[in-house]
Amino acid sequence: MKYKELAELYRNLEKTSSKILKTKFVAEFLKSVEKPELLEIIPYMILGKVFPDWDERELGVGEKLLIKAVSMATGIDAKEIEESIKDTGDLGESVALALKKKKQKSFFAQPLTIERVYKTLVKVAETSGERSQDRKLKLLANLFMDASPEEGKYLARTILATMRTGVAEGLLRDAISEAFKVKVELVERAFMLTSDFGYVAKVAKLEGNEGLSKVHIQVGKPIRPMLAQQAPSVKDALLEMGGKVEFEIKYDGARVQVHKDGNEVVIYSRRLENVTKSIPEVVERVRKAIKAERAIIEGELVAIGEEGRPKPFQFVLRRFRRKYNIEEMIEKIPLELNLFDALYIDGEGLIDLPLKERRTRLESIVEESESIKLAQKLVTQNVEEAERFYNEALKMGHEGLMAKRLDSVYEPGNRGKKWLKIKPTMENLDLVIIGAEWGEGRRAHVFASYLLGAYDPERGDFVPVGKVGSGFTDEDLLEFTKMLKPLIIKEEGKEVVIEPKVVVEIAYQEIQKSPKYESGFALRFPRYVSLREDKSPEEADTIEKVAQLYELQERMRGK
Ligand SMILES: Nc1ncnc2c1ncn2[C@@H]1O[C@H](COP(=O)(O)OP(=O)(O)OP(=O)(O)O)[C@@H](O)[C@H]1O
Repeated sequence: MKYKELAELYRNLEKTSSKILKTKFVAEFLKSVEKPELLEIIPYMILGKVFPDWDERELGVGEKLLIKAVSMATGIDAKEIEESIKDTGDLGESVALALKKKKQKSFFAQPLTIERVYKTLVKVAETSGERSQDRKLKLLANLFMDASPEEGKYLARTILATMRTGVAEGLLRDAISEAFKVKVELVERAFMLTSDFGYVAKVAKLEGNEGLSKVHIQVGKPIRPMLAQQAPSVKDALLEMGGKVEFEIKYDGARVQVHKDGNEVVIYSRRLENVTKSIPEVVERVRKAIKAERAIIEGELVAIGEEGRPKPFQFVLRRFRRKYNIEEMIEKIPLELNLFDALYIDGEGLIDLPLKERRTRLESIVEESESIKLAQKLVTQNVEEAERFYNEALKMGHEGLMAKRLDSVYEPGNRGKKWLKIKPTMENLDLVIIGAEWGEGRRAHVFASYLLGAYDPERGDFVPVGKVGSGFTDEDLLEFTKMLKPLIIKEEGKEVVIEPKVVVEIAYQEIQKSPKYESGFALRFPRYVSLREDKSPEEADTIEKVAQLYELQERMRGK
């Protein structure tokens, strides 16, 4: 299939902001794909990616190398292309301009196909070792040599992961449903179970509703994690659930999903990114501790400080980010894994079993040690007993408790009331930076305040809920300015509109009802706490969550 057709789709998507139209364009395109194998990769290409996030492969191509490749393909000096980027403010546009001006015309140009683009990019990702940059350069230059200006523009954006077509997962889900006349709930379910839109699109095309309803979890494909809502207190959680409840310590770390297949162990983060290589000691221990041939289990990875006390979750994220000198980090930031769920064991999917049964199965395959433990639990319906457990958890330095219904099945991707979390403070919000304002005086060269948006899944958009300017060090402000500058969409006076990409954790004194923002809510005294690199913008807190927290705040006040 010609890459030109995909480029046309990108162009159409860029031209409209209407979600309905975008969905229609994507659906029509998916329908036009004849080869089912191609459908496995196209959904990701539409999202502007080469691989799903959970795939460990990365292109490893920066702006510099890309410009070099375009320079090689066009005969135009790299400096000239760099200058042009300063003018257009958009690398994609500049690549298109360069291709238009191309000095050497190649007489043997082969029209680009999607297959060729994909295969070449896979090769680029798999090129490593000596002189790998040179080899990547050649592979890319060959692609650009055969690309039309428009193709080059989108190719460049795909390679640098800067595609802005406004297609998010929800839209893709709807488009698959529309293209193959299958039920949207079944597409959603299959995606929650496998996180693989390529696979889901292929099943939808070949096997329709029936095939989709038979999709199962698979070792090697991460499942969307089940999530929790906050309860005001232990007592409220007991009242909400009725009867006996499983309370577990809420560890303050990073959630991981462990997939074991024989000797092979793959570990995914909360965002379902493959973090296996960054934590080799955990992989080794899991291999020994899990007494099942094949399994998918979940737990919280905690950084351990002095006297075995937990350290804040940012320490675990530092471990995930580290690519070199990992041995040193194993010493510096020791980790402990606290397991709390089993989703699959030796050929049997467990998500439709009640929690109680899943926990028993988990216990039957885990050999506990210093660094691999079962999450501490207490099953009770007694308020005092549960409160004692809660206070002990806090004293030990944990975040609070989780309360889980004993009869609850595992609902991938759902934030319902079957799991509740209880912690002493109103929880912070994870919001997306959607705008910023240049500072004054000493801070004139940095953004001094940031407009925050909550996610609206219906519209696939972000709705403002406040502006934050405190909690940042000078260093933070510099970092954020550097990070956000390439994401500027529009500049008006001192204010800029920012492409929603960066998620931050925000503390606040209270949530107020306010007409100031379209959301109807505004944060009072918001304060920056941390950068949530582990969350994608679609995983930021929703406008519904802000409303729920407002209710929760009012209920906590009523006590
Ligand atoms: N025993 C446990 N059972 C389930 N989750 C736990 C447990 N201990 C710690 N956690 C963590 O708490 C989170 C549950 O809260 P929630 O569903 O709101 O996730 P979240 O959106 O990542 O929020 P948070 O910022 O509170 O971690 C899990 O994602 C997991 O990382």
